[in-house]
Amino acid sequence: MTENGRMAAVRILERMEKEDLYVNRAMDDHLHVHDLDREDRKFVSRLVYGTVERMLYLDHVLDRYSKVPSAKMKKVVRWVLRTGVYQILFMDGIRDAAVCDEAVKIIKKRKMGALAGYVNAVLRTVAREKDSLVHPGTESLEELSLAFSMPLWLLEKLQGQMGFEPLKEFCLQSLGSAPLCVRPNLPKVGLKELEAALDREGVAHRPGGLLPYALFLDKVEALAKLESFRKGLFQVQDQSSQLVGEVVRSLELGGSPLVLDVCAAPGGKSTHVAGLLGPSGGRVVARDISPWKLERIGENVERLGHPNIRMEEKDASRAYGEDRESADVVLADAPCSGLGILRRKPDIKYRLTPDSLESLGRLQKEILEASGAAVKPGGFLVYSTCTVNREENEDQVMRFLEEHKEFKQRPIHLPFGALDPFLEEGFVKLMPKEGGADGFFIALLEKEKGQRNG
Ligand SMILES: C[S@@+](CC[C@H](N)C(=O)[O-])C[C@H]1O[C@@H](n2cnc3c(N)ncnc32)[C@H](O)[C@@H]1O
Repeated sequence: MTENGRMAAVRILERMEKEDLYVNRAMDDHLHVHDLDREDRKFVSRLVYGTVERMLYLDHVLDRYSKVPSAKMKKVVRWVLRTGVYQILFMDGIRDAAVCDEAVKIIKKRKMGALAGYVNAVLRTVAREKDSLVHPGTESLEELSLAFSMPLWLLEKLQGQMGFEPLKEFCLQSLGSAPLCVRPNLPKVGLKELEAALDREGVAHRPGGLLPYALFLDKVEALAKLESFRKGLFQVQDQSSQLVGEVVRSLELGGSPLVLDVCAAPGGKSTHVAGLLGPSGGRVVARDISPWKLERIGENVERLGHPNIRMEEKDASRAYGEDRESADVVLADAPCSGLGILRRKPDIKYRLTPDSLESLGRLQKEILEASGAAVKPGGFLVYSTCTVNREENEDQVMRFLEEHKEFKQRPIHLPFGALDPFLEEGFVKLMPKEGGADGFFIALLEKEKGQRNG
């Protein structure tokens, strides 16, 4: 592998840390500006995501073999060493000597030649000792923390909610890459036509497994270059998130319903629901608090072509007078800790803190309050998150029901047998699955007819 790829990985990780960017954002920005060839792109992506995913363990190894503790290292040196150790311990088909040589070259290029001997010595020791490196076990929370690079406080919290064995499975399934999942843009195109279009473009695809029309695409390099994408034949959306659209469909809303999606960007669920309703079957109002994220909805709506979606920049935690009891369905796809999508955003686990979880909880509560007020009597509130944290899911919903007697939980029934194992206590609850869907939660609440809220 070329030095270019390794240098690129170090630059992306440095920028992520310096500018406090999500790893996927730092990665996308870099690839937008630097034209890496296909092989380099694959290598850089694996190295960047893998290094972040395993960061706590990599630092543990560094602390064992370096005289300078990882916490005290210069940032760039730490990224060079972390990426080096990741390649030595977790990537096949790369010669350890090449890893050490290339790391030294990067250090020299970054005008830190005085540290070249030190970097070389640490990496060569790791390479020499790697077979005798004791891999952490998975029998205690401390071991899980090292084995899966998960902060201990988070594991303690989750163990209290789900128990040790399910937690271990969750950690295991949260590693690696998540498949690229898409759905046909109904009613513009059906599954068969989409499959035929992908075949013509040479894009390998296979069934997603949970929903009859969800497809996994394999080895797509540049999505935006595909004609089928540009023509709006499909939308990228994980199957777990597609289930929200199916929950809305299961309500069999008659007439011309209004669906209010209060946290809508980039528009995955709004566009799905708009397609399921059809152009003359109802309207979707897609809102978000972030103007630049609203632009993402706009791009998707334009590409997919949904005349029945209107966009609005609004705060979902505020109850607007004009919204009161106006919507047949309110979708509250709340901002959350994202623990169900660690494979896509592995840095989430290091960003979360007990305080940030608490403030997310407050925001979710406010969003539920305002969303509930906007539901018509006899209408529905769909609350969803992409996390597995009970406090943001069941606990939020149960507290809302306790405080709002005009709402009742309505058990979710979907016509797809593959989903039965994920329906628990009437909720949809998915854990992330290797080669499969993201972790996700959906609750469906119904407002009594003729009751007025608050
Ligand atoms: C989980 S994402 C929504 C994903 C979207 N429903 C989809 O399927 O594509 C949560 C969204 O909530 C937005 N958000 C955060 N706080 C908000 C608030 N107070 N009001 C409205 N939107 C908010 C974020 O900008 C983000 O786009």
